[in-house]
Amino acid sequence: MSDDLTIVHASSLACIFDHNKPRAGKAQSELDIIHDGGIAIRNGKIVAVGSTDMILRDYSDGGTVLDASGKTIIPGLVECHSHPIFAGNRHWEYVRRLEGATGKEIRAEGGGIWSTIVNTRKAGDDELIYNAVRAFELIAAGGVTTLEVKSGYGLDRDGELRLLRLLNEAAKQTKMDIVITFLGAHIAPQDGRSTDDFVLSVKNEMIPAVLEQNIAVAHDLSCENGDFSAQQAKMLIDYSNELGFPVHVHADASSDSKGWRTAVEGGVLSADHLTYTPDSEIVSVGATDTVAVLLPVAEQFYLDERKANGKLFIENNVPVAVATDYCSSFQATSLPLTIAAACSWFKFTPAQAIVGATLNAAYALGKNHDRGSLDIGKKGDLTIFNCEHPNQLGTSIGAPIVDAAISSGSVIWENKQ
Ligand SMILES: N=CN[C@@H](CCC(=O)O)C(=O)O
Repeated sequence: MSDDLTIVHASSLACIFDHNKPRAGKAQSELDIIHDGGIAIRNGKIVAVGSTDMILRDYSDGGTVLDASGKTIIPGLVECHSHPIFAGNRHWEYVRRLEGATGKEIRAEGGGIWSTIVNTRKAGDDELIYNAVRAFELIAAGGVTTLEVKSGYGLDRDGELRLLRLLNEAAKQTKMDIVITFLGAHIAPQDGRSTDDFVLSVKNEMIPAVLEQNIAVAHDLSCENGDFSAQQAKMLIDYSNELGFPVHVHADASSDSKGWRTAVEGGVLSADHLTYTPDSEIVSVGATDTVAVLLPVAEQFYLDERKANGKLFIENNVPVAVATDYCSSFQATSLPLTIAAACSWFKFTPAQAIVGATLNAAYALGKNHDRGSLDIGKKGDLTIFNCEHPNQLGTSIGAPIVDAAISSGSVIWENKQ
């Protein structure tokens, strides 16, 4: 397969040019669309973007030439929040929640994240790798070119190191770029260990081992009432910052836990969920480069009483990303569907949601230097859709409109229908 590729006659080429900052405020609504656009990729990198006439004039030398008439091209989709390595299935919990059961009642009935941890510990390596690779295949079918994956269902030193090792193995079985995150302080242990002892073990045992083995590129933790307090989260963030280990925070997912403020004050890459972050906190924390990663499908699935105030984050010049949150509770694999859901759920424009699944998601992963936009010099990562305008990503709800995903100029997934 060639990594020299020339594409012409794209009905819409949404470039989302990078300006060395994640897109926030009004800028999140701009896609820098070129109609009848073309793009040239040489040696896996973007060398030219512009009108079809210009591309045909200057780049008709060699490589594959693709006619994208009737299609929309955007930067390769970046899925920035997923938990794909676990065993067991908790579909019955959804039924119980629909019947009105609370999280506490479901945990008393043997469910909740702890039950996934128990099942994951019991599962063999092959089963866990198989489950992760199967998730990768389904997520790739949504046109994703970069996928972030978290550990987090081990909840002790050996369990977490094992899941990270297996994620590294699984990553060899997909053409997507896999970005591996160590999720240590995921939930409070339910086996008698105190959260203080557990946080110390994340700090003193797990982080040093993860770094020594070089098996993850970032560190994630939960700042959530009932799991880890803002003080405990701050201690882990500060320690990671000292070591130069980039941080993500699961914040305010089920209650106002001061997670958004703690994440922003810690200067982390992203704070994720933010369902219960109060409006007053969004306004008083104000503009930041920490990306707010919102999970519209998760909020719908959890039947939350609230939703993240996505528009208020944008109005306050916070860069917003959107992601599926594929996890043990529910297996949302489609980032295009998540884009459409972000429009109806948060009242985002398609442009705001698309920036959230490309450039801002790349910033959320600290990967903006080489992906997330169609700037010259970045990787030739593109997602091509069978529709003429990017607005149709908001209206083609659940439709299989992904035509192809291209990574460094090579097709890594295509719709064979
Ligand atoms: N604390 C949050 N945890 C994850 C996974 C949830 C699950 O496995 O049920 C999340 O939704 O981001």
